[in-house]
Order: sequence, then structure tokens, then C-alpha cells
Amino acid sequence: MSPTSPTILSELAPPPAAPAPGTDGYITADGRKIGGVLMDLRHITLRFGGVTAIKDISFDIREGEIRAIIGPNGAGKSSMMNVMSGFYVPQEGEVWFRGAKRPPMRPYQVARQGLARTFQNIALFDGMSVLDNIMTGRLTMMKSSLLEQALWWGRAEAEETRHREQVEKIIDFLEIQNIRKTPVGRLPYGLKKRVELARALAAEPKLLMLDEPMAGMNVEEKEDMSRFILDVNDEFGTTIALIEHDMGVVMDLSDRVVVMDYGRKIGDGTPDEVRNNQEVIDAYLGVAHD
Ligand SMILES: Nc1ncnc2c1ncn2[C@@H]1O[C@H](COP(=O)(O)OP(=O)(O)OP(=O)(O)O)[C@@H](O)[C@H]1O
Repeated sequence: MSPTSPTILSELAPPPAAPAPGTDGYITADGRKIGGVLMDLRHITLRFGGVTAIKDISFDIREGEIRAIIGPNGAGKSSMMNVMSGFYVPQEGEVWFRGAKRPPMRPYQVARQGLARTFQNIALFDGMSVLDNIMTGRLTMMKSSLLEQALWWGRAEAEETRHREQVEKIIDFLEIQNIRKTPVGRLPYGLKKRVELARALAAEPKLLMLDEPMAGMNVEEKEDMSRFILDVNDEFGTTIALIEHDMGVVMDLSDRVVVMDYGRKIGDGTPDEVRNNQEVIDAYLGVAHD
């Protein structure tokens, strides 16, 4: 591995113990409970050869929070999400999750710790039904052996029933009952994004990461997706980190916002604090948003 390239799919390592953090939380203006620190990113630096995508950035995400990462194109937002999801291991810095420092581990191991994500470009199986796509979200939770699954035997049968029940709940919650048998390739864009959200939720994550969940959507689809994000947070208590370019959506949904520019962090705070931060206005917002 080159010292100037991030480690991808790095060495297997046992997952650390995951005690819940004990720091104090707070109650939001709309009555939601925000808990202690769930993920803590400390002095993260990520380089691709000569390009420094992330320069010494630190921030945390609290339990129950909706946390946005914003910034202009190329600011390093997706790279940061890839560090959070374990896809890239940064050259410098530490990722702490549920009170423990995370050693280098494969993304599926990170997923087993309670992280799930959606992607900027939809990553679903077009030829498979909505239901089957969502079921793939539970793969990291399946415990029966391949033989048991092939023979539909013992544990496999009980497991499949339990997974199906959970998936059906999510289908109801996201109001996609009527398309559950439809191949994903036939769906309009907004619904595909909703199916991607459903698949991520199927993994029952503690931290759900959404990379541009509204990209390419019309106004109505954005309203629907905003409502679902709020409902997921409220109903399941899922902590949500999202990258989004639509400032109206970001300011409406988020409890706190991190602002990146050229790999640096130039702002971090509540939507009000961020939109009144002069460096953020100069670099990104241009004018303060109402
Ligand atoms: N795999 C890679 N190899 C080399 N350079 C990369 C790689 N991924 C990202 N970069 C570079 O790192 C910088 C940050 O890119 P990144 O995609 O994280 O930004 P972003 O804020 O998510 O941008 P956008 O809003 O356009 O998606 C850019 O200069 C980009 O060209």
C-alpha cells in the first residue's frame, strides 16, 4: 500500500466492544431527544496521491441527531462519508463509534456495527423486485449457513421469516406496498431512491448515512423524502448523517451542519449559526438563506 493512498478494504480486525457513550444530551426545540456522541471523527486527513481530499477535520455526531455535511463540489463530502462507512481508512486521524476507537476493518464489519448508507448514484439491482432488493439490506445480519439456506432448513427458515417480517414493516412505513413485486429497473427515479432508503433501513442501523438523498428529485419527491427522513429519525430513533446540496432541505431537516470547502472544515453548528457564518457565506452560500 502506498503511504499516500487511502487503505481500501483494509485488514480484517475484530470489532471493538461497543459501550454506549455516557455524555449528556439535550432536547431540541421540537422536543426530540439528542443523546451522547455516537460517532466522533478526530483530526481526519485523507489523501489521494497528491490530492488532499480531507485536511485535519474533526466533528461528532450525536445519538438521535440529523447531521448534515455540506460544501461545494469537490469539497470532500463523499470522501468523508467513505471514511465514516469504513470504505476508506484515512492516513491520519481516528474514527470513534459508540465510545470505542474503530480499528481498520472491512465495510461489511462496519455495517455489522450498525452503519448503513445510500449512495449518490443509486446502487440497486434493477432486475430484482423491490422486495428482494430490500431483503439484500439484511444480508449482513443473516446467521444461517449457505447449506441451511440452500435446503431451507432449521435456522434458515426461522431467520427468513423474521427478516421478511421486518422488511414488510419497512415497506409499510415507506408506503411502497403497491410496488413490492415490481422490478426496480421499471421504477421512476424518486421511488428508486425510496427503495434505496428502505434497503438501508432493513439493516436496522444506528447511524444511517445518506449521500445526496434528494439529488435529481422534483419538488414533490423532495417533500416526500424529507418527510420520510424525519419520520425514520422520529419513529426508529435512527441517527442520520446526510450530504445534500439543496440548502432549503438542509436547513429544514438538520440539527447541526458541518461545512467543508477544499477539504477543510469552515463551519460547524446549528443551521442558524452556519448561515450567519461569514466564511461559509463567502465560500459557499453566497448570500444568507432565509
Ligand atoms: N478515488 C479518488 N481518487 C483520486 N481523487 C479523488 C478520489 N475521490 C475523490 N477524489 C478527489 O478528492 C476531492 C474531494 O472529492 P469528493 O468527491 O469527496 O468531493 P464532494 O464534496 O463529495 O464533491 P461532489 O459534491 O461533487 O460530490 C476532489 O478533488 C476529488 O477529485
